[in-house]
Amino acid sequence: MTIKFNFNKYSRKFKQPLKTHHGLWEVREGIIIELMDERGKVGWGEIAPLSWFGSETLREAMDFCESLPGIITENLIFSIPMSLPACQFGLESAFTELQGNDKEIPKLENSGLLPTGKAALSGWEDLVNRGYKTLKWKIGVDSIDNELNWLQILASQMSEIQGLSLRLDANGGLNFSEGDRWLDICDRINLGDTSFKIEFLEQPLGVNELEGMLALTKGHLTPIALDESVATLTQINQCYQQGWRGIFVIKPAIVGSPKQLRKLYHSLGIDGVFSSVFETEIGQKASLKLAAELCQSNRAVGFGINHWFVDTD
Ligand SMILES: O=C(O)CCC(=O)c1ccccc1C(=O)O
Ligand SMILES: [Mg+2]
Repeated sequence: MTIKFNFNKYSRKFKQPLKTHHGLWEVREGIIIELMDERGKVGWGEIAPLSWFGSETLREAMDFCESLPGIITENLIFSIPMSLPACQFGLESAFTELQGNDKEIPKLENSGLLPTGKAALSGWEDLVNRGYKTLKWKIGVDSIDNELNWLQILASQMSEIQGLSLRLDANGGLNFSEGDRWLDICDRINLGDTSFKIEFLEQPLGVNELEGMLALTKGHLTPIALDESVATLTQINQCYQQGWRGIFVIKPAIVGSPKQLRKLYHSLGIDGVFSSVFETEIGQKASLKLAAELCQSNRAVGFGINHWFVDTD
Protein backbone atom coordinates (compact mmCIF):
# COMPACT_ATOMS: atom_id res chain seq x y z
CA MET A 1 0.00 0.00 0.00
CA THR A 2 1.30 3.46 -0.82
CA ILE A 3 0.45 6.40 1.41
CA LYS A 4 0.62 10.08 0.55
CA PHE A 5 2.42 12.06 3.26
CA ASN A 6 1.98 15.74 4.07
CA PHE A 7 2.83 17.89 7.09
CA ASN A 8 2.28 21.40 8.42
CA LYS A 9 3.82 23.27 11.32
CA TYR A 10 1.48 24.98 13.79
CA SER A 11 1.92 27.49 16.56
CA ARG A 12 -0.59 28.24 19.34
CA LYS A 13 -0.29 30.74 22.14
CA PHE A 14 -1.50 29.88 25.66
CA LYS A 15 -4.11 32.22 27.15
CA GLN A 16 -2.05 31.96 30.28
CA PRO A 17 1.54 30.76 30.01
CA LEU A 18 2.21 27.59 31.99
CA LYS A 19 4.45 28.20 34.99
CA THR A 20 6.50 25.23 36.18
CA HIS A 21 9.87 24.63 37.77
CA HIS A 22 11.24 24.53 34.19
CA GLY A 23 10.15 28.14 33.69
CA LEU A 24 7.43 29.85 31.67
CA TRP A 25 5.95 28.16 28.60
CA GLU A 26 4.04 30.52 26.30
CA VAL A 27 3.67 29.01 22.83
CA ARG A 28 2.93 25.41 21.81
CA GLU A 29 4.46 24.50 18.48
CA GLY A 30 4.10 21.20 16.67
CA ILE A 31 3.43 19.50 13.38
CA ILE A 32 0.16 18.17 11.92
CA ILE A 33 0.56 15.03 9.82
CA GLU A 34 -1.79 14.15 6.98
CA LEU A 35 -1.74 10.67 5.43
CA MET A 36 -3.88 9.64 2.47
CA ASP A 37 -4.33 6.13 1.13
CA GLU A 38 -5.05 5.04 -2.45
CA ARG A 39 -8.81 5.35 -1.95
CA GLY A 40 -8.46 8.96 -0.79
CA LYS A 41 -9.16 8.23 2.86
CA VAL A 42 -7.32 10.63 5.18
CA GLY A 43 -5.72 10.04 8.59
CA TRP A 44 -4.53 12.89 10.82
CA GLY A 45 -1.72 12.76 13.33
CA GLU A 46 0.26 15.18 15.46
CA ILE A 47 3.90 15.54 16.39
CA ALA A 48 4.01 17.59 19.60
CA PRO A 49 7.59 17.48 20.87
CA LEU A 50 8.60 18.60 24.35
CA SER A 51 12.36 18.70 24.25
CA TRP A 52 12.81 20.08 27.79
CA PHE A 53 11.02 16.93 28.87
CA GLY A 54 13.21 14.47 26.98
CA SER A 55 11.66 14.17 23.51
CA GLU A 56 13.27 15.28 20.26
CA THR A 57 13.20 19.01 19.46
CA LEU A 58 10.72 20.57 17.03
CA ARG A 59 13.68 21.20 14.70
CA GLU A 60 14.63 17.50 14.74
CA ALA A 61 11.02 16.55 14.04
CA MET A 62 10.84 19.06 11.17
CA ASP A 63 14.12 17.73 9.74
CA PHE A 64 12.69 14.22 9.89
CA CYS A 65 9.45 15.23 8.11
CA GLU A 66 11.39 17.20 5.50
CA SER A 67 13.57 14.15 4.85
CA LEU A 68 10.55 11.95 4.00
CA PRO A 69 9.31 11.50 0.43
CA GLY A 70 5.76 12.47 -0.56
CA ILE A 71 4.80 8.80 -0.75
CA ILE A 72 5.61 6.53 2.19
CA THR A 73 4.92 2.96 3.33
CA GLU A 74 3.60 1.25 6.46
CA ASN A 75 7.05 -0.21 6.94
CA LEU A 76 8.60 3.25 7.16
CA ILE A 77 6.02 4.36 9.75
CA PHE A 78 6.89 1.43 12.00
CA SER A 79 10.64 1.84 11.69
CA ILE A 80 11.07 5.43 12.92
CA PRO A 81 14.01 5.45 15.38
CA MET A 82 13.51 5.56 19.17
CA SER A 83 15.36 8.89 19.17
CA LEU A 84 12.25 10.47 17.55
CA PRO A 85 9.46 9.42 19.96
CA ALA A 86 7.04 12.25 19.12
CA CYS A 87 7.45 11.45 15.41
CA GLN A 88 6.73 7.77 16.10
CA PHE A 89 3.50 8.78 17.83
CA GLY A 90 2.44 11.29 15.17
CA LEU A 91 2.86 9.08 12.14
CA GLU A 92 1.64 5.90 13.77
CA SER A 93 -1.53 7.52 15.10
CA ALA A 94 -2.24 9.06 11.67
CA PHE A 95 -1.82 5.59 10.18
CA THR A 96 -4.20 4.06 12.75
CA GLU A 97 -6.80 6.65 11.75
CA LEU A 98 -6.35 5.72 8.10
CA GLN A 99 -7.17 2.16 8.99
CA GLY A 100 -10.64 3.04 10.11
CA ASN A 101 -11.63 1.83 13.56
CA ASP A 102 -13.31 5.13 14.46
CA LYS A 103 -14.44 3.98 17.88
CA GLU A 104 -15.94 6.55 20.22
CA ILE A 105 -13.65 7.41 23.11
CA PRO A 106 -15.40 6.53 26.38
CA LYS A 107 -15.66 9.50 28.73
CA LEU A 108 -12.70 9.40 31.11
CA GLU A 109 -12.48 11.25 34.40
CA ASN A 110 -10.21 14.23 33.94
CA SER A 111 -7.94 16.16 36.25
CA GLY A 112 -7.96 19.97 36.17
CA LEU A 113 -4.80 22.06 36.32
CA LEU A 114 -4.76 24.73 39.03
CA PRO A 115 -3.00 28.04 38.57
CA THR A 116 0.55 27.86 39.96
CA GLY A 117 1.43 29.43 43.32
CA LYS A 118 -0.93 31.20 45.71
CA ALA A 119 -3.50 31.68 42.93
CA ALA A 120 -4.51 28.04 43.49
CA LEU A 121 -6.22 29.09 46.72
CA SER A 122 -8.74 31.24 44.88
CA GLY A 123 -8.75 29.15 41.68
CA TRP A 124 -9.77 25.66 42.82
CA GLU A 125 -13.47 26.35 43.38
CA ASP A 126 -14.00 27.38 39.77
CA LEU A 127 -12.55 24.07 38.56
CA VAL A 128 -14.66 22.11 41.06
CA ASN A 129 -17.76 23.98 39.86
CA ARG A 130 -16.88 22.86 36.36
CA GLY A 131 -16.99 19.24 37.51
CA TYR A 132 -13.38 18.36 38.30
CA LYS A 133 -12.86 16.17 41.36
CA THR A 134 -9.13 15.71 40.87
CA LEU A 135 -6.96 18.81 40.67
CA LYS A 136 -3.26 19.22 39.98
CA TRP A 137 -0.99 21.91 41.39
CA LYS A 138 2.51 22.77 40.17
CA ILE A 139 5.01 23.16 43.02
CA GLY A 140 8.75 23.87 43.28
CA VAL A 141 8.14 27.32 41.83
CA ASP A 142 7.95 29.58 44.93
CA SER A 143 9.78 29.11 48.26
CA ILE A 144 9.10 25.80 49.96
CA ASP A 145 7.86 27.48 53.14
CA ASN A 146 5.29 29.49 51.19
CA GLU A 147 4.17 26.51 49.16
CA LEU A 148 3.83 24.18 52.16
CA ASN A 149 1.82 26.84 53.90
CA TRP A 150 -0.49 27.22 50.86
CA LEU A 151 -0.84 23.45 50.62
CA GLN A 152 -2.20 23.27 54.12
CA ILE A 153 -4.67 26.07 53.46
CA LEU A 154 -5.69 24.45 50.16
CA ALA A 155 -6.14 21.08 51.87
CA SER A 156 -8.35 22.52 54.58
CA GLN A 157 -10.45 24.46 52.03
CA MET A 158 -10.82 21.48 49.69
CA SER A 159 -11.71 19.18 52.62
CA GLU A 160 -15.01 20.97 52.96
CA ILE A 161 -16.26 19.35 49.77
CA GLN A 162 -16.66 15.59 49.78
CA GLY A 163 -14.42 13.43 47.58
CA LEU A 164 -11.83 15.84 46.15
CA SER A 165 -8.22 14.93 45.59
CA LEU A 166 -5.07 16.80 44.71
CA ARG A 167 -1.96 15.90 42.72
CA LEU A 168 1.27 17.80 43.33
CA ASP A 169 3.73 18.17 40.47
CA ALA A 170 7.25 19.35 41.35
CA ASN A 171 8.64 18.91 37.82
CA GLY A 172 11.91 17.71 39.34
CA GLY A 173 12.35 20.91 41.33
CA LEU A 174 12.97 19.55 44.83
CA ASN A 175 16.02 18.12 46.55
CA PHE A 176 15.83 15.03 48.77
CA SER A 177 15.20 16.82 52.05
CA GLU A 178 12.58 19.07 50.45
CA GLY A 179 10.87 16.01 48.96
CA ASP A 180 10.89 14.48 52.42
CA ARG A 181 9.28 17.59 53.92
CA TRP A 182 6.54 17.66 51.26
CA LEU A 183 5.79 13.97 51.77
CA ASP A 184 5.66 14.35 55.58
CA ILE A 185 2.97 16.98 55.20
CA CYS A 186 1.12 14.98 52.52
CA ASP A 187 1.15 11.93 54.82
CA ARG A 188 -0.24 13.99 57.67
CA ILE A 189 -3.05 15.25 55.41
CA ASN A 190 -3.74 11.75 54.10
CA LEU A 191 -3.92 10.33 57.64
CA GLY A 192 -6.52 12.93 58.58
CA ASP A 193 -10.16 11.95 58.83
CA THR A 194 -11.56 13.92 55.90
CA SER A 195 -12.25 12.39 52.48
CA PHE A 196 -9.77 14.81 50.87
CA LYS A 197 -6.62 13.05 49.66
CA ILE A 198 -3.26 13.92 48.13
CA GLU A 199 -3.25 11.32 45.35
CA PHE A 200 0.49 11.53 44.66
CA LEU A 201 3.58 13.71 44.45
CA GLU A 202 4.78 13.82 40.85
CA GLN A 203 8.48 13.89 39.94
CA PRO A 204 9.87 15.41 43.16
CA LEU A 205 13.54 15.00 42.15
CA GLY A 206 15.46 15.40 38.89
CA VAL A 207 15.22 13.05 35.90
CA ASN A 208 18.26 11.04 36.90
CA GLU A 209 17.58 10.79 40.62
CA LEU A 210 15.66 7.54 40.65
CA GLU A 211 17.54 6.22 43.69
CA GLY A 212 16.48 9.23 45.72
CA MET A 213 12.86 8.78 44.67
CA LEU A 214 12.99 5.06 45.49
CA ALA A 215 14.32 6.04 48.93
CA LEU A 216 11.57 8.66 49.39
CA THR A 217 8.82 6.08 48.68
CA LYS A 218 10.17 3.86 51.48
CA GLY A 219 9.55 6.27 54.32
CA HIS A 220 6.17 7.55 53.17
CA LEU A 221 2.54 6.66 52.68
CA THR A 222 1.76 9.17 49.92
CA PRO A 223 2.69 7.67 46.54
CA ILE A 224 5.22 9.17 44.14
CA ALA A 225 4.58 9.28 40.38
CA LEU A 226 7.47 9.48 37.93
CA ASP A 227 7.00 11.81 34.96
CA GLU A 228 10.16 13.39 33.47
CA SER A 229 12.08 10.22 34.48
CA VAL A 230 9.77 8.11 32.28
CA ALA A 231 9.12 10.44 29.34
CA THR A 232 10.03 7.79 26.74
CA LEU A 233 9.60 4.02 26.37
CA THR A 234 13.34 3.51 26.88
CA GLN A 235 13.18 5.39 30.19
CA ILE A 236 10.07 3.47 31.35
CA ASN A 237 11.95 0.26 30.77
CA GLN A 238 15.08 1.48 32.56
CA CYS A 239 13.19 2.73 35.62
CA TYR A 240 11.26 -0.53 35.83
CA GLN A 241 14.49 -2.56 35.60
CA GLN A 242 15.95 -0.39 38.37
CA GLY A 243 13.07 -1.32 40.65
CA TRP A 244 10.38 1.33 40.19
CA ARG A 245 6.96 -0.15 40.97
CA GLY A 246 5.16 3.10 41.72
CA ILE A 247 3.04 5.24 39.40
CA PHE A 248 4.20 6.08 35.86
CA VAL A 249 2.89 9.24 34.18
CA ILE A 250 2.47 8.41 30.49
CA LYS A 251 2.40 11.26 28.00
CA PRO A 252 1.44 9.30 24.86
CA ALA A 253 2.35 12.12 22.47
CA ILE A 254 6.03 12.01 23.49
CA VAL A 255 6.48 8.51 24.90
CA GLY A 256 7.01 6.89 21.48
CA SER A 257 5.32 4.26 19.32
CA PRO A 258 1.76 3.40 20.49
CA LYS A 259 2.32 -0.19 19.34
CA GLN A 260 5.43 -0.53 21.49
CA LEU A 261 3.72 1.26 24.40
CA ARG A 262 0.89 -1.32 24.37
CA LYS A 263 3.39 -4.14 24.51
CA LEU A 264 5.48 -2.64 27.30
CA TYR A 265 2.45 -1.53 29.32
CA HIS A 266 1.02 -5.04 29.39
CA SER A 267 4.28 -6.86 29.92
CA LEU A 268 5.31 -4.68 32.88
CA GLY A 269 1.83 -4.28 34.39
CA ILE A 270 2.20 -0.54 34.77
CA ASP A 271 0.11 1.69 37.06
CA GLY A 272 -0.23 4.58 34.62
CA VAL A 273 -1.62 8.10 34.72
CA PHE A 274 -2.20 9.37 31.19
CA SER A 275 -1.41 12.99 30.59
CA SER A 276 -1.38 15.72 28.00
CA VAL A 277 1.56 17.71 26.64
CA PHE A 278 -0.85 20.45 25.50
CA GLU A 279 -1.19 18.95 22.06
CA THR A 280 -4.07 19.94 19.74
CA GLU A 281 -7.29 17.93 19.50
CA ILE A 282 -5.68 15.63 16.94
CA GLY A 283 -2.95 14.41 19.29
CA GLN A 284 -5.34 14.51 22.21
CA LYS A 285 -7.82 12.19 20.53
CA ALA A 286 -5.13 9.62 19.77
CA SER A 287 -3.73 9.92 23.32
CA LEU A 288 -7.13 9.51 24.95
CA LYS A 289 -7.87 6.44 22.84
CA LEU A 290 -4.69 4.87 24.19
CA ALA A 291 -5.58 5.91 27.73
CA ALA A 292 -9.05 4.37 27.42
CA GLU A 293 -7.57 1.17 26.03
CA LEU A 294 -4.68 0.76 28.46
CA CYS A 295 -5.58 2.36 31.78
CA GLN A 296 -7.16 -0.22 34.08
CA SER A 297 -7.22 1.91 37.21
CA ASN A 298 -9.73 4.60 38.05
CA ARG A 299 -7.08 7.30 38.01
CA ALA A 300 -8.16 10.51 36.27
CA VAL A 301 -6.37 11.45 33.06
CA GLY A 302 -4.58 14.81 32.85
CA PHE A 303 -6.19 16.41 29.79
CA GLY A 304 -8.30 19.06 31.46
CA ILE A 305 -6.75 22.08 29.82
CA ASN A 306 -7.76 22.56 26.19
CA HIS A 307 -9.62 25.80 26.90
CA TRP A 308 -6.22 27.36 27.47
CA PHE A 309 -5.33 28.38 23.92
CA VAL A 310 -5.86 31.73 22.26
CA ASP A 311 -7.48 31.25 18.86
CA THR A 312 -4.98 32.18 16.17
CA ASP A 313 -4.81 30.53 12.78
O1 LIG B 1 -0.67 16.01 33.67
C1 LIG B 1 -1.58 16.83 33.78
O2 LIG B 1 -2.53 16.63 34.54
C2 LIG B 1 -1.57 18.10 33.02
C3 LIG B 1 -0.43 18.25 32.09
C4 LIG B 1 0.87 18.65 32.70
O3 LIG B 1 0.96 18.84 33.88
C5 LIG B 1 1.97 18.89 31.80
C6 LIG B 1 1.67 19.43 30.56
C7 LIG B 1 2.64 19.74 29.66
C8 LIG B 1 3.95 19.49 29.97
C9 LIG B 1 4.28 18.92 31.20
C10 LIG B 1 3.30 18.60 32.12
C11 LIG B 1 3.71 17.91 33.40
O4 LIG B 1 3.05 16.98 33.85
O5 LIG B 1 4.75 18.22 33.93
MG1 LIG C 1 4.50 16.29 35.47
